[in-house]
Amino acid sequence: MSFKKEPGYRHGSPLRTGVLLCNLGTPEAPTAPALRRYLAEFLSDPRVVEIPRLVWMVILHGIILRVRPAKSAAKYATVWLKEGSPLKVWTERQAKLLQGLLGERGHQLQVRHAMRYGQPSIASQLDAFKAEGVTRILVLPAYPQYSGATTGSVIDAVARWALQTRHVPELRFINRYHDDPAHIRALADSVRRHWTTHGQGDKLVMSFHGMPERTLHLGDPYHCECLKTGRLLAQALGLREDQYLVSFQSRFGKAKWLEPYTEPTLRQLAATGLKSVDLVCPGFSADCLETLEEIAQEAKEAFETSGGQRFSYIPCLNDDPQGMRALAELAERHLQGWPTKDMPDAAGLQAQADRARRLGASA
Ligand SMILES: C=CC1=C(C)c2cc3[nH]c(cc4nc(cc5[nH]c(cc1n2)c(C)c5CCC(=O)O)C(CCC(=O)O)=C4C)c(C)c3C=C
Ligand SMILES: [Fe+2]
Ligand SMILES: [Fe+2]
Repeated sequence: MSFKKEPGYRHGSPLRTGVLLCNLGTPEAPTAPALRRYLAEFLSDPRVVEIPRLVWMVILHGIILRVRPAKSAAKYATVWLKEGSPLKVWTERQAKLLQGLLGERGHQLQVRHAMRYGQPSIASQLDAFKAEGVTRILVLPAYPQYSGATTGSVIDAVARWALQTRHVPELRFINRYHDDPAHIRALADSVRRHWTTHGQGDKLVMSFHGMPERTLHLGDPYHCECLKTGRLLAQALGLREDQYLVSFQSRFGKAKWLEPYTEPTLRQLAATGLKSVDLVCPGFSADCLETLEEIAQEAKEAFETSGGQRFSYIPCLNDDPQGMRALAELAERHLQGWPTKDMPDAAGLQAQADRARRLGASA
């Protein structure tokens, strides 16, 4: 086993703290080659597709990576922004805002963002932290609900990096915030604001990304955490049981995924006479292909061509100030015990380092 080259150890180096905001990752461009690279990395993760490796590699490389990249690229092209993929744009912005909010609260630390698939990779950002002398890292996966495929996979990437690192920083992980009261309040207020501007529909559909149903039976808490977020959000909004429902989108492949599926549910609601729905995606911390294309375009069309009259998509929290404050408070709670406040300034640190060097030399 060989380790990465380590910056030389220096006595009295200050103990710096970093926060790593991680999201899924997104292609570099809305083109078939960029999608092929992205999907090859994403779909090769055994946390994401849990079928025997050899069989899956044949299907992935023989069929999926030949067909899906072009189709997905066309979908990305419909939501692409001047600055790039929406997921990238929002994640970068969230990291900057988090840096500012934690700074305002007196924390002296560095916030970076990373993508589990694509760039900037988790390993490259952890390397950057080390180069800056960071010795304590709080990892914040931007997934409110834990699932092995998402949060678990971020932990894998950090662990893989740690395996190659001689001097491993102190590490902490935020595994979930699906029932965090400030997060639920931020979601509820964003829904209320939407209703004030656009009017309230007959039903609120809360659509979460799906997972293969078998992962629920194998012990993944994701399904339960989605239902809890849904229940808490409905309570915060004062909704009766018949005024909301939780559904699951983005099914991939032929296996049974968590039900009810979002699009067939919307068609059924429309067919049985429901005229207007609002749809929110509380499992996504930022708008992305799955919300902007699959929901705000495709699901809307499905509802409206099945007899529905009004489909209103409620954006994700993105850079919502209340949502960002909830994230900053969450990070702050998990930073407890790490001295990020009242740290000595540069001159003080130099004096500390000089003292430690003198002591080291006389020892
Ligand atoms: C193949 C199985 C997949 C599992 C399991 C899965 C779980 C999962 N994904 C998210 C969040 C996102 N997924 C996104 C895109 C996306 N997801 C899959 C497949 C699985 N996801 C694919 C193939 C894609 C790519 C797009 C496509 O070709 O359809 C995104 C959007 C990324 C973007 O660039 O905008 C997000 C976010 C969660 C939360 C989750 C399990 C809980
Ligand atoms: Fe996904
Ligand atoms: Fe999708």
